[in-house]
Amino acid sequence: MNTNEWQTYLVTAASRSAGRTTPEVVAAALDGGIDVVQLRDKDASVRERYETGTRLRELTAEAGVPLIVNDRVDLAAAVDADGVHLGQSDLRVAVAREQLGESAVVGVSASTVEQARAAEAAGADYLGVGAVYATSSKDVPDERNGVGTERIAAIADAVDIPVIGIGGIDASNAGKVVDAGATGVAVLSAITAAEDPTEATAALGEAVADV
Ligand SMILES: Cc1ncc(COP(=O)(O)OP(=O)(O)O)c(N)n1
Ligand SMILES: Cc1nc(C(=O)O)sc1CCOP(=O)(O)O
Ligand SMILES: [Mg+2]
Repeated sequence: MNTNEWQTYLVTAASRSAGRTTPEVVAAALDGGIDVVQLRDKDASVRERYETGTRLRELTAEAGVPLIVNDRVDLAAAVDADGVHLGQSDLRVAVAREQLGESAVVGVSASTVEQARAAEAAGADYLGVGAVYATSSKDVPDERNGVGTERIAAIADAVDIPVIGIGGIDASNAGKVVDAGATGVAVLSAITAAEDPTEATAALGEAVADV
C-alpha cells in the first residue's frame, strides 16, 4: 500500500458527527474522494467498534480506499483492516506487524523529531504529527496543542516516511501543512461535523492538491 499517496485522511468520531452514524459520515467522505479512513470512535465499546468497523470495511473495500484502526491491533485483525495507527503508549510496531502480517500498514503518532526518528527506525509506514493547530476534538496536552507547521517541517526533514499532519486542520489551512512538508492531512471535525461531509472532503482534497 502506497502511503505516499495519502493526502486526505478521515479520523472518525461518532460523538462529533452531528447525529449521523460513522458509516453515514464515511460513505459521504468516500463520495467526496477521501484517500484513507481511520476508525477511532474512542467512546464506543470494542464490540461496537467491531460492528462499525465491519460496515466500514465493506464501504471502504467497495471504494478501494484503505481502512486503518486506531489503537487496537486485535480489532484491526478482526475487521480485516489494512492496518493500525499506534500512539506512543500502544503496542510496538514490531508486535503489530507480527500480528497483522508484513503487508499491514502501521502508522505511529509522533510530536517530536526524536519520536519521529524512533518510529521510523522501528519500521512505521507513516507518522501522524500533531496537534498542528489547537484542537478541541481531543484532550491534547497544552504543550503540544498547536505545534505549528514548523514542527511538520522539522519532522519531514528528519525522516523519509510520509508525514500526516493532524489537529485543527480544515480546508482553510491544509495547504500550509502540506507546503511545510507533510504528505497529507488527517481531519476529524472538519469532515465529521460538517454540514455536508461530501463537500467538506472535496474542499479538503482541492486544498492539498498540487501544493
Ligand atoms: C493519523 C493520526 N495521527 C495521530 C493520531 C493520534 O493517535 P494517538 O496519539 O494514539 O491518540 P488517539 O487518537 O489514540 O487518542 C491518530 N489517531 N491518527
Ligand atoms: C485524534 C487526534 N490526534 C491528535 C494528535 O495531535 O495526536 S489531534 C486529534 C484530533 C483531531 O481532530 P480535529 O481534526 O477535529 O482537530
Ligand atoms: Mg492511540
